[in-house]
Amino acid sequence: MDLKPNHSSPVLTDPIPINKSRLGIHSNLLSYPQSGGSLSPGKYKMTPRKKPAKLDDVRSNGWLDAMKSSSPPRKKLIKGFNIEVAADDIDIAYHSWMIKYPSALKSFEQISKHAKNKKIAVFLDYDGTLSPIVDDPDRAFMSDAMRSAVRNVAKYFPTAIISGRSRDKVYELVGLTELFYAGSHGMDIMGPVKHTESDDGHPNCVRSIDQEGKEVNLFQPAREFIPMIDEVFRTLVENTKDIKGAKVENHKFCTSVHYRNVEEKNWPIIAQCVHDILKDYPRLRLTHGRKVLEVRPVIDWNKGKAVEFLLESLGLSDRDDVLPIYIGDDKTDEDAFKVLKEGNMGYGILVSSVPKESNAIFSVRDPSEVKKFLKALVRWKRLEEA
Ligand SMILES: O=P(O)(O)OC[C@H]1O[C@H](O[C@H]2O[C@H](CO)[C@@H](O)[C@H](O)[C@H]2O)[C@H](O)[C@@H](O)[C@@H]1O
Repeated sequence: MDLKPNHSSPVLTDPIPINKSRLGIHSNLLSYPQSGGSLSPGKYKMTPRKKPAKLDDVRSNGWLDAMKSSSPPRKKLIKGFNIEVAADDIDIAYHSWMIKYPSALKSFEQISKHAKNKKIAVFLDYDGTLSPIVDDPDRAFMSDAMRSAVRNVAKYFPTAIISGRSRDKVYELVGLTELFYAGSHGMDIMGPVKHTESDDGHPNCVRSIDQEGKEVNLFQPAREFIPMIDEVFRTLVENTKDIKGAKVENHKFCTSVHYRNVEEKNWPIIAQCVHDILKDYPRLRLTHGRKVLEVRPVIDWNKGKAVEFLLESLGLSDRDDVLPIYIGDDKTDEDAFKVLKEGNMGYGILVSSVPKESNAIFSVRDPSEVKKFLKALVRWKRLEEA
């Protein structure tokens, strides 16, 4: 086996090993033009475009509607004398929604019955799942109680965090060495070393060493995009610098533009900045998160593929005795819910305090219910083993 770090071209051009092909890592999906030359600024742009932006673009293509509906409304927004009626309506809607997405806490007995004699693997999103949503992304800390719940879960079940943030950042926030981490929506996975032939020579998979000095596999299917994302990050920082409240984050394989703290009248400007980038960089695409626009490579890779990849690395794929559980709150978590649902292999649990269509099977209201669920899992396992 010869997995070389700093492989000259991480773009897959050779025939794909069968199992990788099944995971969807096809060369044509990673057909980013091979450079060979130096990575000078602006190198990845298709055509230089002149500002100012045309706001009509984003008004007509539904971006603004998606931006408005991207995070749950809060009850405090309900104004005037109708407040109680409206709040009641929300509760009624929530309770009827829960018929379709029952509480994972109330359904715990059903879940644990199904888990009997099975190996559970736990996958967790970070923001909105382990930490509450806050205005400043740099202050989205998880509580010590949540950290200890996650640590205990990881003692009993293989556990991974799959976040939209960069892997380094999410590791810094969680601070537990007992877990596997996947950053940038699964485009940066530090997973277990699997000593099988299938790892051989995969250009996006390199051996690395984790914080503990343990040998790990680093899988980065969008490696080739790092300089492009960096360039786009710098452009977005520059183009949004005069928009009060805007914040741009570089997650190495994707970049996020936050508008949570931007006045709504300026959202079209934010949207247009991102829209212009996508016109200039046709190999990048947009996904919506909670009051955030995310620009990422056009590759067939997402949190769902990351779950499949990790299950395979853990030796837990294609087995009837494995029950993966994925907990997440965001649109990008839907890819993972879908993989579990379509593969009929485990449970997606949506974290939401408002009704939402989802591919999840169960729901919990907020991170405090996530914590209760994790603790219940550990209690159940301890009793099983007693
Ligand atoms: O996949 P995740 O771990 O859920 O990460 C998704 C995004 O989370 C962060 O943004 C979100 O949380 C912030 C802190 O609560 C909040 O201020 C922001 O409005 C949310 O969108 C993170 O900053 C993003 O980069 C992640 O992509």
